Amino acid sequence: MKKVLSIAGSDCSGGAGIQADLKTFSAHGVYGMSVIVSVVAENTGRVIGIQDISADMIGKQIDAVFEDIEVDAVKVGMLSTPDCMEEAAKAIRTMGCRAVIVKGGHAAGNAVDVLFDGKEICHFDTARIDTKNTHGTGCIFSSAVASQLARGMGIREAVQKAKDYVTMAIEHSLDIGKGCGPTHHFWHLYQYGL
Ligand SMILES: Nc1ncnc2c1ncn2[C@@H]1O[C@H](COP(=O)(O)OP(=O)(O)OP(=O)(O)O)[C@@H](O)[C@H]1O
Ligand SMILES: Cc1ncc(CO)c(N)n1
Repeated sequence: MKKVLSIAGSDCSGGAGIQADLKTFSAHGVYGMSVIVSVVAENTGRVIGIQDISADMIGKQIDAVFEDIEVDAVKVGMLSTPDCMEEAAKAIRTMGCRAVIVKGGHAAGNAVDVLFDGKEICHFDTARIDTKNTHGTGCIFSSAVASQLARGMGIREAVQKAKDYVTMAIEHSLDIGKGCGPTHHFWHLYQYGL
């Protein structure tokens, strides 16, 4: 089984952050792991507080994973301190950034995402789903891309499949909480069984 790590914040309400990433990994049949960089007290309506985990402890979590397990893909989510952001920016540059996706979930009109793979621009265009329940869509989309890359897919196919997955999850989103509710990671599984 491919192994995918999320380095991100914890969303106690379960719709975004580490919780959304692990659900997305599970839905893609990859083995999910998590390094928690901050604990966020949040729900579908508001963020109440953020407590950052120390850089030392973040480093220890990363070492614990990498000294033991071969990691096939890493997804980086919310980084709440400038230090963390700087470290991530440096690491991403050193690794050589080969492709960039710009997401259009908050724009007007269709939900259009744009991929540049270093050679060509590619648009991923779906009708906008009329719902307020889009909590965590960014986390889900990026975790789905990471899962598909870990499974050996090329970047374009990985993004297309991730787009299909997040669109499905939004289509069947859950009316949980009083604000912007979460999406349905496992609709296919619950519909059609194992
Ligand atoms: N209402 C919608 N209908 C269809 N697709 C959507 C909708 N909202 C977001 N998406 C899609 O969800 C994915 C995530 O994009 P989005 O722009 O929401 O990311 P984000 O801003 O990082 O998310 P977040 O708000 O969780 O931080 C993209 O593929 C986007 O096109
Ligand atoms: C922990 C966390 N990460 C990311 C997001 C963005 O959806 C969120 N709301 N919470």
